[in-house]
Amino acid sequence: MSISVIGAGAFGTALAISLARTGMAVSLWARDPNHAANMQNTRENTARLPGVALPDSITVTANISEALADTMLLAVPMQKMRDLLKSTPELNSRLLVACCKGVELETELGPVAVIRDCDPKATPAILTGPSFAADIARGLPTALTLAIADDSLGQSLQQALTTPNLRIYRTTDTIGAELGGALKNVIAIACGAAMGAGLGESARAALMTRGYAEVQRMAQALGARPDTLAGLSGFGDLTLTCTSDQSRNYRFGLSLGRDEPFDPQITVEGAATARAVKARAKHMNIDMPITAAVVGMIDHNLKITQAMEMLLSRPPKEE
Ligand SMILES: NC(=O)C1=CN([C@@H]2O[C@H](COP(=O)(O)OP(=O)(O)OC[C@H]3O[C@@H](n4cnc5c(N)ncnc54)[C@H](OP(=O)(O)O)[C@@H]3O)[C@@H](O)[C@H]2O)C=CC1
Ligand SMILES: O=C(CO)COP(=O)(O)O
Repeated sequence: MSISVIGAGAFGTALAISLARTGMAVSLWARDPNHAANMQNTRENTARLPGVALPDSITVTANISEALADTMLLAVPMQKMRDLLKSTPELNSRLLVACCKGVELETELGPVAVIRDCDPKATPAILTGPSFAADIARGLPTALTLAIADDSLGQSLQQALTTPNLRIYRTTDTIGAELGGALKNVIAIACGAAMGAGLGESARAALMTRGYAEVQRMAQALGARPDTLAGLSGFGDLTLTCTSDQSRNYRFGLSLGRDEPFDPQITVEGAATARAVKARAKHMNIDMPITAAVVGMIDHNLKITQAMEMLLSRPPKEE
């Protein structure tokens, strides 16, 4: 099975490095020809993943026809996925593996549904779970979830993506996998804000746990399986992202809690996703107070201390 990676950001580059270390020839597509040429010549992604050498078996190109393969890993931010699919018809009718985490703002759809919407002939899948690009690129041990509806195709893809340091688990529950990965970013922003404002680790544990309850409510209402949410793509990634300042979502939260500016060029998937999920929860009449508080902090200048007061003053309920 030939595999190429579309999107030369931190995660796409890390996935290409991981696959290439097994000796596989991998094409890595960057939309910007200068960025592609620079990476191809210097053998490093200095902009997004500095300090890790690209193995010789990676070819970086801005020419999509040089990057076509049986399986295409789409590693662009969630809110850019539709642009990518619309502007790159060469990707049509292929096995497309979303490597992003989020919910599209305009449509309230996740990555698998966006692929289906843009390209009904594609076979969509998602690769998600707890992993920082830098860890994968350094060859540190990592485990991810691959979700795809067709389990026999899933088994081949699982084998193809597995490396000595990257263990891939498989599920057919694409809804659970994509929602776990999308929603944990929203909760990580809340946790970062609490820690940034000095509210303490007990407050963070409460936000993580009640945030996980929100993930379960929304995801199960949409058909996700509880065991998927308890796995790498849900609980696993929630734990990583809410506790590590390697996470951009968590760091964005820290800056909200500290009332400090945050570089708008940095990819923070949880911000747009919080807005999309809040809107979807409203349509579906699902209670998601932490998600609503995150939107309040991002869009309405609500302080985390005020958000906490609102959360704590809600009527008592059963856990
Ligand atoms: N970084 C990480 O540790 C991890 C990230 N992820 C997920 O991976 C996804 C991508 O994140 P990450 O790689 O970190 O993001 P980065 O910000 O590092 O890179 C984003 C990349 O997407 C490219 N891009 C943006 N818009 C388009 C477009 N319309 N067409 C083609 N390419 C485009 C950018 O190109 P350009 O440089 O030209 O702007 C850039 O190369 C996110 O959903 C994230 O949640 C998942 C696990 C780990
Ligand atoms: O998804 C990630 C870890 O699994 C990366 O998190 P950030 O996008 O918050 O950096």
